[in-house]
Amino acid sequence: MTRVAVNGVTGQMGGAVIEAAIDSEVVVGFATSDTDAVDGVPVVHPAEAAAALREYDVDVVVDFAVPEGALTVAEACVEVGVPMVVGTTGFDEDGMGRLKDASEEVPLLKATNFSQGIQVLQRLISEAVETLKDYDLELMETHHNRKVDAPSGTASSILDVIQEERDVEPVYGREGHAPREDDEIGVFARRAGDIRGEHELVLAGNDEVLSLSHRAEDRGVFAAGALDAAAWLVGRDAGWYEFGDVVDA
Ligand SMILES: NC(=O)C1=CN([C@@H]2O[C@H](COP(=O)(O)OP(=O)(O)OC[C@H]3O[C@@H](n4cnc5c(N)ncnc54)[C@H](OP(=O)(O)O)[C@@H]3O)[C@@H](O)[C@H]2O)C=CC1
Ligand SMILES: O=C(O)C1=N[C@H](C(=O)O)C[C@H](O)C1
Repeated sequence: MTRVAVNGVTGQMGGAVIEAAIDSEVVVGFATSDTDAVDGVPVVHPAEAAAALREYDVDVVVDFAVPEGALTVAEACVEVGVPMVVGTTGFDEDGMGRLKDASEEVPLLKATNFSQGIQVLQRLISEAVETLKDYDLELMETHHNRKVDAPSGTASSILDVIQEERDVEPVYGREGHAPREDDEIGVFARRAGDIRGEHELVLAGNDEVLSLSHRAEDRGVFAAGALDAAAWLVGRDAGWYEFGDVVDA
């Protein structure tokens, strides 16, 4: 069985990964709060991650935490030579650069969304935006009220996909006198209740509206995808990998 360490083990996704681990074993977790164990999994401070990766003979790290915590653990992975799956979102340019540096030393797979449906959605969006060249585009995402980063990592990835096809300028919300420019895309983030994650792209023009959307119904979908990615990553060469590589395998 693949021996997994979970970064952010005390969080919502940390719990979902422990629950989803059937073909793999979560042997240790990292978190900053003063917790000894989660569901029988020992919890270690991220500052001690390198020692724990050795002590628990970890094959791969699965990370759902905060950017600074992910970067601390990525450095430990480099030190010990352990592959890492990064699910945390909200990295700035410097953080992304540090992850890229880590991927030169160990296999590192980063995805803003570990659901297979989002992979397909991104491909459909690419085709729709390429075909419906002059349709207006508006992007919406909705998440639970505890989410701290906005727009979601997935929405940012969808925007990247769109920008590969069309030169659009994101406008994050609108207020007051805000006439729409032809080359803009409105991006909207809603936060409410325990909504797991909804993303929708609307393409409108020529007296018709096309809506492409995805809704995650349980955090288990992300946990299962990340564990699939982890099993796939073990034994690979150092480098930067994406979830599409796993889905297409
Ligand atoms: N890629 C994907 O498919 C998905 C990505 N996500 C992303 O995963 C991340 C976590 O989401 P979620 O579980 O809902 O968030 P939570 O707030 O529930 O959990 C965050 C976890 O990070 C821990 N943490 C805080 N600081 C550090 C640190 N310095 N080092 C290590 N761990 C730390 C917290 O524990 P403590 O305070 O004890 O340290 C907590 O366990 C977010 O960025 C979210 O966007 C979420 C779902 C799917
Ligand atoms: O924080 C979440 O919950 C989620 N975060 C990811 C994101 O920012 O896109 C993925 C998913 O939508 C759930």
